[in-house]
Amino acid sequence: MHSEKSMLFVVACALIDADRRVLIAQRPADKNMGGLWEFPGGKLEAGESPEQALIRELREELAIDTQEACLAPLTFASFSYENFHLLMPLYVCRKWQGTPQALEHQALKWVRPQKLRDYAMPPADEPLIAHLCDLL
Ligand SMILES: Nc1nc2c([nH]c(=O)n2[C@H]2C[C@H](O)[C@@H](COP(=O)(O)OP(=O)(O)OP(=O)(O)O)O2)c(=O)[nH]1
Repeated sequence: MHSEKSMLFVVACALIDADRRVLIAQRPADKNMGGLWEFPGGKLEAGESPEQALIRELREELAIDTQEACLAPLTFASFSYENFHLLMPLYVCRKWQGTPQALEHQALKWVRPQKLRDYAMPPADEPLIAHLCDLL
């Protein structure tokens, strides 16, 4: 059946540390899906490429700097929420400058990929976990 749902394009990133752990960030309580753990990232601003948007979001949300060459595409999420359809490429990044800080999230956590299922994540993210387990 034809749907009038709008498409929302969001870029996200799995930061991976030297111990092969992945950084997840807890969404603010007052937002849509508040309290759930997500991969850092967000919506594109006008004129941005996905990679530029991700570099900006990582700076705004985590106070870290990275470069386009350090962002590798891994997979993507395609998921129909009630009010929009989310299309979200997931990049991995292993090299950045600075130490991640929770500037916009409630909390940050470094988690082994096999433990990601212990954290409540948005439903769109669930299929991404297996890709990270395979990679790491
Ligand atoms: N960053 C991120 N967003 C995700 C993930 N999974 C998932 O369903 N989303 C959804 C939640 C939001 O609806 C949207 C991301 O939008 P956003 O973070 O830029 O915006 P937001 O909802 O926090 O609100 P706002 O900035 O419009 O105030 O994508 C994920 O792993 N990371």
